[in-house]
Amino acid sequence: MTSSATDQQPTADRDAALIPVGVLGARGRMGTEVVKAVNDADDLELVAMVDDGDWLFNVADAGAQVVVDFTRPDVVMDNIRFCIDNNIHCVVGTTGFDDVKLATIAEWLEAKPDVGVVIAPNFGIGAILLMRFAQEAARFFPSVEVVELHHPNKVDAPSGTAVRTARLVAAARRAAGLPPSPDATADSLPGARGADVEGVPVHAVRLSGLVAHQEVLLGAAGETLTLRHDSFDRASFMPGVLLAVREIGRRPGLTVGIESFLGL
Ligand SMILES: NC(=O)C1=CN([C@@H]2O[C@H](COP(=O)(O)OP(=O)(O)OC[C@H]3O[C@@H](n4cnc5c(N)ncnc54)[C@H](O)[C@@H]3O)[C@@H](O)[C@H]2O)C=CC1
Ligand SMILES: O=C(O)C1=N[C@H](C(=O)O)C[C@H](O)C1
Repeated sequence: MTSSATDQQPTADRDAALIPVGVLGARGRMGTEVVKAVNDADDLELVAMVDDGDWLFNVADAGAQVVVDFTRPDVVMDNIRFCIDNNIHCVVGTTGFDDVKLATIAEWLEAKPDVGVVIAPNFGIGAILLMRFAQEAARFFPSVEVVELHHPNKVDAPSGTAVRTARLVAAARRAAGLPPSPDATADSLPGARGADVEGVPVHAVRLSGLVAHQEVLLGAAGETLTLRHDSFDRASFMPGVLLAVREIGRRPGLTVGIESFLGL
């Protein structure tokens, strides 16, 4: 693979109105799909494809205005730092962000007030709506649990989406003054009750055949509500990714999630 798409595409042929885009993690499951989506978009131009072992400088040398990052939680902060330093907007799908990392990025951006960074745990429109619906429903149900189900090659657990969903639900419960979900478990094998994210149990399934799926289970006396979203194909993330690529130049600073880009 060449690390710069401009190697194959003479500069003279490029239209100045196109947004030049670089993809980090270009050989990965998501990166491959993003490369296709950018190539298929009339208003975008793929100028750099970077994967592990390639020079990150390629995205700057190729003139990328926006970088899309689907790499790994352990390398994404270095990538974002590089892009901010080089005045390149970032659309980040890579997971693993906590409040400390987000605060660090916001601090870096103070020196570059024109640069935009969006960190989105999930670009799927259905997944974003599921998070919103779960947040809305949370205050009406004493019990809530999150179950995420993914392909077995996923490196992190629980998923970034599940962690964000649990945090949003927990915040809604706190705002409504709800006590912790009832749970009389006195004896369990380690892990049986899932991870505790701000009081919300989060369970992670890894299963061949799956792509990315999530359920939020809500319970009250005599009834349950199950909210479920399924990404059967990584194409499901592309409308959200492309929207973010087109918007980020107009959104300086740090944005978490693409909800505001969707008018939510
Ligand atoms: N926000 C969203 O909607 C979605 C987020 N994700 C997240 O995106 C990330 C990537 O997921 P996948 O594509 O499934 O993983 P993957 O393992 O298939 O791809 C990651 C790619 O990044 C490359 N890479 C590693 N270090 C690099 C570096 N320093 N510079 C450039 N490239 C580097 C790897 O060689 C690999 O090709 C994960 O954190 C995953 O959770 C995945 C799907 C949707
Ligand atoms: O690794 C994945 O596949 C996915 N990662 C994201 C996450 O951790 O939430 C988004 C989606 O669930 C797919």
